[in-house]
Amino acid sequence: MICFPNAKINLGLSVTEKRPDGYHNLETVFYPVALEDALEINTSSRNGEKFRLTQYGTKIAGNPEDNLVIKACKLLDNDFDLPPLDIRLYKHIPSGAGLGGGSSDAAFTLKLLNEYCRLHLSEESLETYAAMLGADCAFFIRNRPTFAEGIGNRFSPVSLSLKGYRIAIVKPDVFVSTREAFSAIRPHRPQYAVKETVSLPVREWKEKLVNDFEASVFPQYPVIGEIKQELYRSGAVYASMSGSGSSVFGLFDPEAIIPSFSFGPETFTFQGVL
Ligand SMILES: C[C@](O)(CO)[C@H](O)COP(=O)(O)OP(=O)(O)OC[C@H]1O[C@@H](n2ccc(N)nc2=O)[C@H](O)[C@@H]1O
Ligand SMILES: Nc1ncnc2c1ncn2[C@@H]1O[C@H](COP(=O)(O)OP(=O)(O)OP(=O)(O)O)[C@@H](O)[C@H]1O
Repeated sequence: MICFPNAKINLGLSVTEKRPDGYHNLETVFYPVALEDALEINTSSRNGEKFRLTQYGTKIAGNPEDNLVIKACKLLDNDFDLPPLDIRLYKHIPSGAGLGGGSSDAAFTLKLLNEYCRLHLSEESLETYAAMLGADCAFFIRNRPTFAEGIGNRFSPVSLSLKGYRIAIVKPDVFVSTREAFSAIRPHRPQYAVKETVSLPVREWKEKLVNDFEASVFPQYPVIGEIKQELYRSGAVYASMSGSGSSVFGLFDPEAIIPSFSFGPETFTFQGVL
């Protein structure tokens, strides 16, 4: 059985306070984007390790044992004793990009296992499991435009449709650690609340919808800020870094023609329609 875990972008991101547990409270809107990995599971008849993951496509830093796909399998295996599985993951979503690629793989693994192994878990229950794997994993269970607060895991729906808008995503060859990006921020209440700002027309977002990580990440990695400027020069109605970086997205009007960007051979680019 196969599925296609998609990426997300953050529309605005305010880091409002540091919590006693070291995490940060934030406010953001998650929006799904059709930039996808592919994830396949099959029952395995081989002996040895119960879950075998083979990775294709873009490299992921770290040990395969730490892959969130395996963590998701083990989490459900604790409660449901799953059969041995062969898993294939084709990575297309760059990691360390603020696009939630790892979180999406984790959430889609839970959804795929639920269906494949007929576990009959509700969406609420899948969200609870997903939240154990990462702060923003649970978003990918319902995978619809969502206002998130708390550590990024308390959700309410937003009535926002960007249907028809074109999107460009550019990620330079820079890896931003989410943990380090949080530690460089001075939390504060935003001047304009994210939830209210996204209800304004997109062309009014530029001055009001802010990603707090930009202020600390751009000085450290100037290329990310340059990409944002280039997206605006190319006609984006709104451009922003996503999550803690290093990717930047631009939203373009439905009839816009987006030029191809050349930020060097190691730069990842994606263009699609929302
Ligand atoms: C910044 C965002 O990309 C916005 O969408 C996400 O909140 C990040 O979520 P994520 O990648 O799932 O993050 P996790 O893997 O859970 O956390 C990585 C690290 O970031 C820090 N972290 C994360 C989320 C949060 N609300 N406060 C934090 O301080 C913690 O040090 C944590 O150890
Ligand atoms: N299936 C996976 N795909 C990508 N990264 C994974 C995966 N499993 C574990 N990881 C680890 O997660 C980290 C990055 O994950 P991810 O791609 O979700 O980050 P991100 O783009 O910064 O997203 P986010 O918006 O959630 O911060 C890397 O350190 C990587 O080793």
